[in-house]
Amino acid sequence: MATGGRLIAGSHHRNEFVLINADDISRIKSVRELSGQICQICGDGVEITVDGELFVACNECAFPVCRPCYEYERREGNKACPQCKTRYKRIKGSPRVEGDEEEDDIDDLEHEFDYANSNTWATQEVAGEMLTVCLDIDYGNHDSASGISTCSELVSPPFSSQVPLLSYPKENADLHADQLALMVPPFTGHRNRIYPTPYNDPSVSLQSRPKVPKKNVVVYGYGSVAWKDRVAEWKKRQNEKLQMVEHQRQNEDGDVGGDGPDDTDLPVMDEARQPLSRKLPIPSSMISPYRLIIILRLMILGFFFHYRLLHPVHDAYGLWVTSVICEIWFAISWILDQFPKWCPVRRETYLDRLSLRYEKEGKPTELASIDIFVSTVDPTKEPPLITANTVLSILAVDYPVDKVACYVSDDGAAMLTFEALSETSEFARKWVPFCKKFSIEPRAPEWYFSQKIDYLKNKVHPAFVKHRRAMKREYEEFKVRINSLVSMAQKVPEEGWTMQDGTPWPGNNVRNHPGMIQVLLGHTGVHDIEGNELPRLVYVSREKRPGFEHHKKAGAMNALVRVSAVISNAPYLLNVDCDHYINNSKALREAMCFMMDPSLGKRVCYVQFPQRFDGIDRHDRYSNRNIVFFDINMRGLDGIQGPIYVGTGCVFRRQALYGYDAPVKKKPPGKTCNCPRCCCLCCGSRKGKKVKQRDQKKKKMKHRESSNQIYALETIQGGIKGIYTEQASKTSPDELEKKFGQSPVFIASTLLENGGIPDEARPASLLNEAIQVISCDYEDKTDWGKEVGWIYGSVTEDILTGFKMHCHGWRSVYCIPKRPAFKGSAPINLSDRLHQVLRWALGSVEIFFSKHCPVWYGYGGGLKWLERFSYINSVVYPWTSIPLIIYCTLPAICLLTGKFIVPEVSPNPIR
Ligand SMILES: O=c1ccn([C@@H]2O[C@H](COP(=O)(O)OP(=O)(O)O[C@H]3O[C@H](CO)[C@@H](O)[C@H](O)[C@H]3O)[C@@H](O)[C@H]2O)c(=O)[nH]1
Ligand SMILES: [Mn+2]
Ligand SMILES: [Zn+2]
Ligand SMILES: [Zn+2]
Repeated sequence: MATGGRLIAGSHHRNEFVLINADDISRIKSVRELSGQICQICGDGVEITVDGELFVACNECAFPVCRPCYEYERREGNKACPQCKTRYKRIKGSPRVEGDEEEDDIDDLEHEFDYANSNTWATQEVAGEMLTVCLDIDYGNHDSASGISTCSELVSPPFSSQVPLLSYPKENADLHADQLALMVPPFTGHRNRIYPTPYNDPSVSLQSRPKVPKKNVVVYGYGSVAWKDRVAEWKKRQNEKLQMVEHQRQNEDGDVGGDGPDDTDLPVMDEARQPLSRKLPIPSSMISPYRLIIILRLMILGFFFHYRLLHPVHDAYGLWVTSVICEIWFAISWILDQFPKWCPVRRETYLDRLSLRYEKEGKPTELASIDIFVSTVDPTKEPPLITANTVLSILAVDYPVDKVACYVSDDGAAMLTFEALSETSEFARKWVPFCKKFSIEPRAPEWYFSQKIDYLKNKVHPAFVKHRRAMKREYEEFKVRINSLVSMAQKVPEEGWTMQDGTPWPGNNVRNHPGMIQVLLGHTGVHDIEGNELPRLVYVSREKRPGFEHHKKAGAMNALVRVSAVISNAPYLLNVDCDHYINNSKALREAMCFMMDPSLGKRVCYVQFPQRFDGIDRHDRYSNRNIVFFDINMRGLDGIQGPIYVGTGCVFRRQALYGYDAPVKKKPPGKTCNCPRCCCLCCGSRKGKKVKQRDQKKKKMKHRESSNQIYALETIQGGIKGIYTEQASKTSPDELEKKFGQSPVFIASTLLENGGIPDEARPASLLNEAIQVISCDYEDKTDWGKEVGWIYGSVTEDILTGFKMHCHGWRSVYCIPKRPAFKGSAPINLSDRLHQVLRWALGSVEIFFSKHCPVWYGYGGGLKWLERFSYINSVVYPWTSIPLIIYCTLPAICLLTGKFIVPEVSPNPIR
């Protein structure tokens, strides 16, 4: 083996490889002479060059940086001096990087090669053959949906005529970090690879390095008194600023308050009893002019129609009728769009109070458990590396590990997804402790490493710098493994995939395969490299059989709801698309500030976070950001009954997904609704009556069902102890079975309001039950998809699902943390975007024609009428295209016929 099983990284300079292994670095150190000056990035000593001079990375300010740090920064970091931000120039003896100017004075052996291609390549020995894999994520197959490219190209080196024999996936067990040699070989193109370079002894290569020419360096930077003073001054200013901000915040809290006593003076115990979130009304100076304009427009609209309707055009009656109908439609859709924006709200969360209340020192945490769902289908369209990043960001989330379980639904039953996930679970053992130790953000490695760090600004600790670099290397190796899995999966063998133990992969037929569940992490004795527990990670692929409708994402989600109920049964669920990673590690805590609030939490069915995207061009040419929707409409809805569910980045209350009504509100005396300052525009004047009717109905139901209640729970297998939900316990076992299907374990789990699994349950039997609940006929003749779980009947299942909950009287909450909670990839090419928009529009049309159409459905329930407006708007908007087309053709018709849609002013009015 040419590389001796050691990691080497370096440039295309054939004989200049820089060692990056920890023990190799220490070996270099023993060779190098140190100057006594300390590198301000990593804390190591700065070396003396061969000429006996101090190594100086920046000729402008001489900020002390050692050679490894300098080379790393030039290669993968900021490429500039951390202090004066001057772009690092190439110093003789250091490898060339992309963007270097051609310098005449440096004679290079490699000048004949083309340096334009600076992709990082990894070579590894697999089954006695050398393999080279591109490491760069931005090369190779460009994935249009996510905007992220993954390189899956496997290049066979020219020195071997045969392509390495890889019987996938057996060999992937051999892909180990310590066998990888990372290097940037000289390339003239992607495939024309130059013979790999033999491993160089570091001491030899260091000694044979060309001498650095003497340069006149003025050392006035670090070490001089002036610099020290500057740092001291800067620190003082920072501290002052911090104090001022703190002070201001406290003052503001006191002033705006109104929701309780001034909390700054209260002792800690009382702080814990304060509300966990606060609603901030938009100041009336901002909202009043806006409302005024709405009213003004409404009046103008009134006058306009008054004129239009009373002045028909007699000689072009058809034209007039058509145009007036179109105009009426536009007016209606404007009203549907405007009025739900009437009273927008903002919200503020108090994570410290949440922690004070539920994470008391010396006691086990009382934060509630959350099951997190990730859905994925086709690994060719949704690259496994993206899914892996999402999963990693979930596993590393800032929440007690035993309270988090991650379920990945693979609707494509792809062995690639499975293999990538097990690779991910292995990498998570290193990644998770790193994230938690250094509190980094975001915790998806791809995006974390793509951001540059400023060594001076955030007072980066030298130990961190080293860990970060080592981690980055680990991640690159992980990427190599994932990318080679991807490339090996390109060509399906004739007999289908085979697993490591020789048995065929059960999912070889995507449309006809059994259910699969594999627990990859958690409660199995697998700990991270520091010995800490990891969250649970479960791979799930539901059963698919021909003749059974699978209901796309909604079906996948419902399968996960059941599996998770059997395995961990957390009272809260979070669902994300596979390309939506957690960008703010505190996102779960943000949601808990609403869900676990003792006073208002009980009525919240979900907390929706806005969808934010990476990699959208500055002008957002395909309108991926949807700013009006996410920053105006949704805030407006939050002031009524809550935002609509958008399909991802949403934390649910499990009970709300089971199709129950919201708990009945305790009303303040003398009021018909619970709005803080009720203008009763949001609740409707007839609401009081409705609520009374509903309550009466409920009372009747209660009476009828009370007799069933007695034996309801006794018959349920196992007889689970716990707190039973009020409504579930009113239902007879037969009804429960009709509603939820025939799994006794699942039904029993639905009765536990606070979730959890009975102690006596054995994991093996639970897994057995879990397989039952993902079988394709489980939902037959049940309420799944009709009343329970994600609702079927539309490709935009999200609108329906949220709508049903609002009809049951629940409220949802819109949460916009300062640091975006989730980030995803949006389609960044026109055809993908058009397909998406078309799909959404068709989904709305499907809902329009279904029984769940918000125009007719759910009267007498808990849906507020302005909320209904918004739902109506979201299902009728595609129809606007018809009057729009007609209205646009009118001018042409007028031109051709010489008639007009308004009566002509009499040519001779005065006689
Ligand atoms: O049979 C299927 C089809 C899709 N999905 C998953 O559903 C999600 C969304 O599908 P995608 O094709 O990416 O649709 P988009 O239009 O990009 O998604 C937006 O619109 C969807 C429909 O409104 C919502 O469900 C999504 O959350 C929202 O991000 C992805 O995670 C898929 O893996 C499945 O699990 N099974
Ligand atoms: Mn998507
Ligand atoms: Zn250094
Ligand atoms: Zn500098």
